[in-house]
Amino acid sequence: MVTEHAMDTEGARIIDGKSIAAAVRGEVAQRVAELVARGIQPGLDVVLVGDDPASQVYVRNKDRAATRAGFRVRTHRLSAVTSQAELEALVDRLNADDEVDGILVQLPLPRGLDSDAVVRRLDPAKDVDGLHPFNVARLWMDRPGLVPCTPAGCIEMLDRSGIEIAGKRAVVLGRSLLVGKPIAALLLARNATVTICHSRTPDPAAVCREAQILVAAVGRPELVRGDWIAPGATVLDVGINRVETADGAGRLVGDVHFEEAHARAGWVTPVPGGVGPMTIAMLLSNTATAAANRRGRTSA
Ligand SMILES: NC(=O)C1=CN([C@@H]2O[C@H](COP(=O)(O)OP(=O)(O)OC[C@H]3O[C@@H](n4cnc5c(N)ncnc54)[C@H](OP(=O)(O)O)[C@@H]3O)[C@@H](O)[C@H]2O)C=CC1
Ligand SMILES: Nc1nc(=O)c2c([nH]1)NC[C@@H]1CN(c3ccc(C(=O)N[C@@H](CCC(=O)O)C(=O)O)cc3)C=[N+]21
Repeated sequence: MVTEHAMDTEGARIIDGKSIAAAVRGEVAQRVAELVARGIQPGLDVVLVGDDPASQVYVRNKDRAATRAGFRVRTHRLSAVTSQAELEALVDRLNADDEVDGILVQLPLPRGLDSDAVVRRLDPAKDVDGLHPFNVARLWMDRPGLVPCTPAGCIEMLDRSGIEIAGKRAVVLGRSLLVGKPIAALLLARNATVTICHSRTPDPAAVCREAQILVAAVGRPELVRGDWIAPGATVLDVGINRVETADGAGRLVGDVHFEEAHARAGWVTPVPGGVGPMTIAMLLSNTATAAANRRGRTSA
C-alpha cells in the first residue's frame, strides 16, 4: 500500500490512492455480491447536465468502476439548457424508482440552475454524495450516514496507511460544502484539532506550517509550496487542476507542489493517483450502504 523508505534520505512516503481504492472497491464488490445473492441488484444513477469535458471524464471513470463492482449504472445526460423544472422532475422520478439506490448529481451545474434546490429535492436515503441538509446535519452530529465521498476517502487513506488522527493538529485549506467543510467535520469527529483556511485567511502559509495533517482543497494549482509544510507532516492533496503544457496535451496537477512537498513531508498523496480514485471507491461504498439500508439490512 505504501512505499517503505527512510524519509530523511529519500523524502516523504507516498500514499498510493490507486491501490487503496482498489482494495476498497474489492470489498464493495463483495458486499454487492451478497446483496445480489439476496435478490437485490443495487443501482446507481448519475445525472450530468451540460457537456463539461472534465465532468465527462469523472462520469466515465465512475461508470466503469461501478459496473465492475456489480452495480447497475445509468447516466442521465441532460443538455446545458435544461430547465430547473425538468431537472427536478428527473430527481422526483429517480426518488420514486425503487430500483434506484444512489443518485449523484454532478456538480457544478451550468449557470442558471439552482444546485441547492436540486440537492434538497433528493431523497436523503439515496443521496450518495452526502450533500442533502439531512446528511450534512448527521455528519456534524457524529451520526453514521451518507458521508461526502472525497472527505470519506481522505479518512480511509489515513486509516489504511496507519496514520493517527486523534490529537493531531489538522489544517484544511478550503471550505466548500462538497470537500473542505465535511473533511473538517470528519477530522474533528476523530479528535483532531482542526483549523479551516479560506480565501480571506491573511497568511495561510503560516497556518499550514502548524499542521501535522494538511488537507489542500482549494482548486489552485500548486498553491501549497514546500515552505508551507512542517517537516514530517502528512499532506493530502485533493486538488484536480488541468494545466497547459508545452506539447499542448496538458497535465493534471494538485493544489500542492508535489516535488517540494515530497522533500519536506512525512507522507504525501500524488495527483493523479491519490484522492481522486478514493472518491470513486467511496461513492461505490456509499451506494452499497444506501442499498443495504433501503432494502432491509440482514447481512450486507
Ligand atoms: N480529488 C477529488 O476527488 C476531487 C477533487 N476536487 C478538486 O478539489 C478542489 C477544490 O474543490 P471544491 O472544494 O469543490 O472547490 P470550490 O471552488 O468550491 O472551493 C474552493 C475553496 O478554496 C478556497 N480558496 C480559494 N483560493 C484560496 C486561496 N488562495 N487560499 C486559501 N483558500 C482558497 C475558497 O475560499 P472561499 O470560500 O473564501 O471562496 C473555497 O472555500 C478543486 O481542484 C476540485 O477540482 C473536488 C472534488 C473531488
Ligand atoms: N456531486 C459531485 N460529487 C463529486 O464528488 C464531484 C463532483 N460533483 N464534481 C466534480 C468533482 C471532481 N471529482 C473527481 C472524481 C474522481 C476523479 C478521479 O478519478 N481522478 C483520477 C484520474 C483523473 C484523470 O486522469 O482524469 C486521479 O486523480 O487519479 C477526479 C475528480 C468528483 N467530483
